[in-house]
Order: sequence, then C-alpha cells, then structure tokens
Amino acid sequence: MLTLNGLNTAQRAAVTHPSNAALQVLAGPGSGKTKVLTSRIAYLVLEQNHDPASICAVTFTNKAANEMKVRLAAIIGKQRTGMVRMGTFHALCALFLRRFATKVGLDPNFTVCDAEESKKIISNLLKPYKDALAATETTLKDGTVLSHISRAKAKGLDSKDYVVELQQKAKTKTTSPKDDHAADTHRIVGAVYAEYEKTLRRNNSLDFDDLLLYGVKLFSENPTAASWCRHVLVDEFQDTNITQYELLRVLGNATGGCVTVVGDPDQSIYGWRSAEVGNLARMTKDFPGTKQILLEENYRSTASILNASLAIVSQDKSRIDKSLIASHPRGSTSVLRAFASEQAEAQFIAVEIKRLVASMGGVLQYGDFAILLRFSALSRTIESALQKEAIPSVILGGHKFFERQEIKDILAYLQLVDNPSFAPALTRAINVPSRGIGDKSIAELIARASKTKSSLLAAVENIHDAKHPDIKPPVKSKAASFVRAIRTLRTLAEGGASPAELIQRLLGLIEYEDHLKKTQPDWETRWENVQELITFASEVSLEVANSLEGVELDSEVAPSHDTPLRLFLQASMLSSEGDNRSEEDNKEKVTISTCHAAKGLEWPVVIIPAAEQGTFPFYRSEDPAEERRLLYVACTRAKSLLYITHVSKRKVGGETKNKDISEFVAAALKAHPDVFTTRTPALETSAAEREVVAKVLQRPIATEAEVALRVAEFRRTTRYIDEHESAPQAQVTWHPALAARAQAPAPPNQQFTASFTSPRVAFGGAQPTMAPRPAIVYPRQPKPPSTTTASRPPSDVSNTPLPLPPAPPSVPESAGAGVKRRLGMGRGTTGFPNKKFKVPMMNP
Ligand SMILES: Nc1ncnc2c1ncn2[C@@H]1O[C@H](COP(=O)(O)OP(=O)(O)OP(=O)(O)O)[C@@H](O)[C@H]1O
Repeated sequence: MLTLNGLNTAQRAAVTHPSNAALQVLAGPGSGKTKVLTSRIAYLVLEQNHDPASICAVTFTNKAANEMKVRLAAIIGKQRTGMVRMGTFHALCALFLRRFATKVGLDPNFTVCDAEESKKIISNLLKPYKDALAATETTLKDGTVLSHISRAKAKGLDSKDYVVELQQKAKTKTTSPKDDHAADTHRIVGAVYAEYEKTLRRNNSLDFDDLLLYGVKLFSENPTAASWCRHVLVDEFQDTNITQYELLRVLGNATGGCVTVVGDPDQSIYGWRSAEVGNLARMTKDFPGTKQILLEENYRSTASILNASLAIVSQDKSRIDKSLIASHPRGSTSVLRAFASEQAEAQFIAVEIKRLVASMGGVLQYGDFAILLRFSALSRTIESALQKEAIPSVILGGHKFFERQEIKDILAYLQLVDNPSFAPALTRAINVPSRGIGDKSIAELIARASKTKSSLLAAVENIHDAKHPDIKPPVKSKAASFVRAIRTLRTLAEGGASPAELIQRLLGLIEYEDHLKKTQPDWETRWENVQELITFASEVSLEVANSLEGVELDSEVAPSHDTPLRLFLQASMLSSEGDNRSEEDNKEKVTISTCHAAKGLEWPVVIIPAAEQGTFPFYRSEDPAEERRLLYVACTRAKSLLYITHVSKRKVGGETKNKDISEFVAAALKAHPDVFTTRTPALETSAAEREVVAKVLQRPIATEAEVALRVAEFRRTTRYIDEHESAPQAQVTWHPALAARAQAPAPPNQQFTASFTSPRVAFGGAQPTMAPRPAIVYPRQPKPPSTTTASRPPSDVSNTPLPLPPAPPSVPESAGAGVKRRLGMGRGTTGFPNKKFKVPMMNP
C-alpha cells in the first residue's frame, strides 16, 4: 500500500489522478514536482497494479534518473525500480533502436557518435567550402554548423526539409546584402548537412539527435516496439524540444493517452537547445481532457531565498504569475555583495565558506555548498581561491568522464571491434600510442578505403595483410601493432569475453600505461580514470541487459545481437554525467557548476558570483527573459542561504573592464530593497539563525561548545579581509538602495515578516530573530603551515584587521576530546583537511 502522508493536498491529487488520463503538473521550484512524479510511479505500481516494466519515466539527465531511482526504490523496492524504464529520451531510444534496428533500416551494431566526433566529421565536410567562405570573408565553424544541424533535427527536419525550409524563407524575406550572405551560409550548412547524414550512415552510426529522430520513426511506424508501454511520465517537460515532444506523443498514443508530465515554464532555460515551452499547449490539444494541477508550496528554500528569487523572475511581465508559498521560515536575508576585483570576490567566497562551516559548528560541510556560474570559464579564479584556502571542490557537468581523452582512446578501440565501419574510432585509435601514422597517412587510408569501397578498418587490415602490394612496407609495419590489437580483441569478444576483460587485455596490448607516462604529466589521474572505466564496464552490462527484460522481441533481430560489449559501449556513450562515478567522494567537496547543469538539484548554500551585465544576461544570449529565468533557477537551488556577488572590475580576455551590476539584480533590488543585505549571516552569534539553517536541512543544531571550537579554529587559521569594509566604496558599483543599507547599522531585530509576496511561514510559535552584528575587529592571526596551501592570496588583500563578528565563547574546558580532535586541537595539526585532492578544470 502506498502511503501519501508526506504529501500536501495538491500533490496527492496529482499522484492519484486516474492513471488513464493525461496530466500536467505545473509548479514553481522546490514544490515537489519530482517527488510527485516518483510517487505517481509508485501509485501506478502499488495501487493500479501496473507492471513496472510497462512504465516509462523520462528525465532530463542521467543524474536525475539516478536520483529518481533512489527515491523510487525507497517506496517500491530496488527490484521493481530496476524494471521501470527510466532514463533520458536518448537512452530510451537507444535501448529500443538496438532491439528493433532493422525496422528502421539500421544495423543493430550502430555506434552512437558523440559531439566531438560529429564535429570532426563536419570539419572534413567543410573543407571543400573553404574558398567560397573565404571569398565572402565568412567564417563558419564546425561547431556552428553542428548546432544548425542539431536545431534542424530538434525540429524533426532532415537535410532535405532543411533546404526546403530555407527556400521558403528566402521567398518571404526582403533581400538585403546581409540576408544574401546569411542565405549563402545556410546553403552551405544545408549541403554539409546532407553529406553529414550520408557519412553517419556509411559509418553505421547515429548522433544524439538521430537517436530521437529514429526513435520517433520506430515507435510511430511499429506498434510492437511500443506495445510494452502503458504509461509515460516526463520530468522537466518545459525543456523538451519538438522531437522529444513527438516521442512523448507517439508513446502516449500507444498507451491510449496515459501521460503525466511535470514542469515549470519559469525554469525553461534550454531555448538555445530548441526547447519549446509551447509543448505544454500542444499536449493539451493532442491529449484532449488533459488535467492541469498546480503545486504552490515550496519545500526547499527559506522564505528569504524565495523572496529574492521571485523579485528577480517577477520582472518578466510576460510570465504567467504563479503563487509560490514558502513552507520554511524567513531565515537569513540573502546576501548581495560587491567587490573591486574577481580575486577579491573569489577570496571572499572561499573564506565565507570556511566561516559558515565553522559558525554552524560542523552542521554544514563543504559538500553543502554550490558555486553556480553563468559560464564555466568564470571558475578559474574561484578554483584558485578555494585551493589557497585548502577547500576541496568538484566540477559538476564539467569535464565529463566519458569525454576524457584516455577514456575515449580506450572506447575507440572497442568501438572498432564492435562496428568496423565506424571511421572516427579508427582515426582516433590508429595512432594511440604513437605509431607514426599522422594526418597525411590517414588521408591516404581514407582515399584507399573509398577507392576500394571498403571500411577504413578493412583497408588498414588489407594493407597489413599485404593485399595492396603498391603500399610501401613502412606503412604496413606501422599498422601491425594496431591490427594485432584489434584482431586479438575481436577474437576475445567473439569468444564471449566481458568488456572489462577486453579493456584489461587492450591496456596490455597497446602498453597504455607507458603511453600515458610518456605523454601526460598527470598520467596517474588518467590511469585512475582508466581503472574506473574497468569498474564501470563490470557493472554496466548486466544493468542494461536487465532493462530490456520482458520486451517483446523483434523476430528479425536475434537477442544475441545485444553483446555485452555493445551494451557497455552504449551505456558509455549515453552517460552524460560520468562524474557520478565518484559521487561518494564529492560529498566532502564544494560543487562548482554552471547554472544550466544545476537544474533540478539543490544545496544548502548557493553562491552566485559575477552577477554583472554581460554575464546575467550573458552578452551572447538572444533571449534576456531566458537569462533571467536562468538566474532564477540558480537562486532557487538554495535551501538555507543564498549569496549573490558582483565586481566593479573584471579581467575579460586579458583586459580589465568596468562592470555594472546585473540589470536583473538591480531591478529586483529597486523593486524590493529588503530582499538582499550586504551583511553576511551572523550565525556564530545567533543561535536562532543557526536553528533555521539546521531546521530547513532537517539536521540537529550544533552545541555552543562545538561552534565555539570551530570558530576559534577558523579565526586562528584564516586571514581574511572583508573587502566590502576595507575597499574604497567609490570603486564599487552599488545600487543606491544597497549603498544606503550598507552604510546603515544592522537593524537591531530583523523580524521574520514577509517583505514580498507574503510567504506563509509554516513554523508555529514565535519566529526566531536575528541578532545584531556589533562591528568588532579581530587581529589577524598568522596562518599555520599547511601541506595543501601553497601560497597566500594576492597583493590586493592588505593586512588590514579582520572585521568579523564577535568572538564566541571560548572553548570550554569541558569540551570533549572528540570535538577537540575533530578540530585538530591538542595534536598540533592545522585543522585543514590534509587529504590530497584534485580540482579538475572545467571545460571552456
Ligand atoms: N510534501 C512535502 N513535504 C516535505 N518536503 C517536501 C514535500 N514535497 C517536496 N518536498 C521536498 O522539497 C524539495 C524539493 O522537491 P523536488 O525536488 O521534488 O521539487 P521540484 O519541484 O522538482 O524542484 P525543481 O523544479 O526546483 O527542481 C525536496 O527536498 C523534497 O523532498
């Protein structure tokens, strides 16, 4: 029996809505949409007796799918959860295309081609147009062409449709030289698109967009492929594109309209990837009688955070006003701070994280913090400041595991074993380790393969086997170790070797560890990644195989086509969140993420740096409303504390530029001056404020003794200049309202009253109050030596005294040995984590 005790009335109505009727659950952030979706699956299984394998739940990322699996397993058990077909649209399509490949004209051993490989193909296809482009002084990058193609595919347009659409546009447009120029570019894109399609087919491969297009084709033309499906559920529906919607429609039709979607138009942040908020309206037309249920209670954030977030998003006058009520108390007012430089901003962030950890007495840990950036290049200064303060950090959605060079090297060999036609894998693997086969030799090989109408691999094997006497012996000998490796692996794979065994064998055959040692300064890390790949390989095949259990087989496709190697490769290519390989580790690390990658996630403390014009809105963005929603999404990831920072000068492309505060933040502040404060929360002196933080997180509050110990240690070990206090304020671009408040003394008793949209405060009894922060100045303490702290902050931090809140009570004699030990006291340690940690760099 499913218990619905933890759900509010609207959530219950959504969960128990008749399973045969279409449903849209629309709600703001943190209102339990994902919780509802999970409970609805449980309801279908436990109360409506749906076979878990007949339920299809689509999430936006693999990470979201994994989180949903954990939540669902707690209700319906691990075994039944494993049977639900849960994952991204891409994973769902790949799974069924593999099984029903021949129905849509594919070979079952097709390879999924990732963006890097797609770009390489496009780069080659663009070469013939080099002169034409140069003549019109046009640069057309492979990435730009790929995104044009991807957008076309997201709308369901193949290369022919694309060209037709271009022609129609050309007819309706008034012509100007600029239009002509754009039309020429698009014509080239159209031609490259057509060639790109052919190249993919020749290589027996599909790119990510193809997975969706072929998926639509499969499910719409072959009812048996969808006959298993009785209910489709989609999370983050506001970010689906037209092709994804089409998938939902065809699967939904197969179920007779049993469709549930959850979404929030205010969180639509993927317009640049062709997401269509209009899909909500489309769905109500395609599934007549679709019921809409609104969730209006936010369970994630304090009322203060919600107020600040709403102050930002509500400037969009075109948005549908939704009510959102905070179930938590007001909590600490969100902080908005200005700094003179990005270094000062980064140093503030690093030290403030340490201060919060200390002043919460250990209730907050580094893993509770997220620094959310508009674009990843902003991370460099922040990573460096965190490193200087010995704060471990992890990049989310950054350099993905399966995009790492060493992982791609290994996968390329395995891809070739599985699909000899896949030329991108050959061009990658043939010279790893270096065999003296450069671009010129590869071009010759390509020409030979095309002349003999064979695959590139077959051409290489023929040269090795001396079937082309005109090829010079050195080429033959250079390719020998490569061919030997491929053939050995092929034999092993045919003999039933597992992917993990194949990788182990490959590493020996190509002496990959030696290759890394010779070529990579950070070879140890890379070698660890390779070992991690072996672990992944040993786990994954079984999982994927299980997920196809019970699917009616296509009579033309024997089940043996799903080889362990193929299943492993597919899982690798679709693992967009490979970094979850070390999720356990990440709990102790501050997360650095882009705002986009933070979607659907939550953290106790969120810090959003660089809230400046040019960043929010991003100077290249064409849709300011989407940029505002992105900032809103970032703010609403916070549970207990929210910080927004900006600088008056920032180095951009090597040049120092003046910066203004983001128009979104400035306007929010103008309309609602009370939603931000310049003062950092006085947690060390205010038990009431600490209590709210802990209560929101459902954690016990730390004792005064614990707080005292940790704050004392923080002061002893951390030098910090609060630049807001020490920098000449003339250098900082302040909003007038904020400037006035920065000068004013802290209010003696900030009440937990609603200052904007009247959030309901759910806690009973008297509201906690915030203590004032007397301006007591602490002398700087010398920092003890630390193994992980190489140098001190740069010179723009002077030796001015430390303006921090008053000292908490000194560490009581009675404090337990455990408390003292945790703080490194009594053992002569620094109290810093002395574990070696790595801070990976983000993708640019
Ligand atoms: N009825 C409830 N009672 C208590 N907590 C709840 C309730 N519903 C949801 N929550 C909690 O609120 C938080 C947000 O829930 P969830 O992630 O499902 O929201 P969401 O609407 O999907 O958020 P977003 O769209 O911002 O990603 C979670 O920590 C969840 O456990």
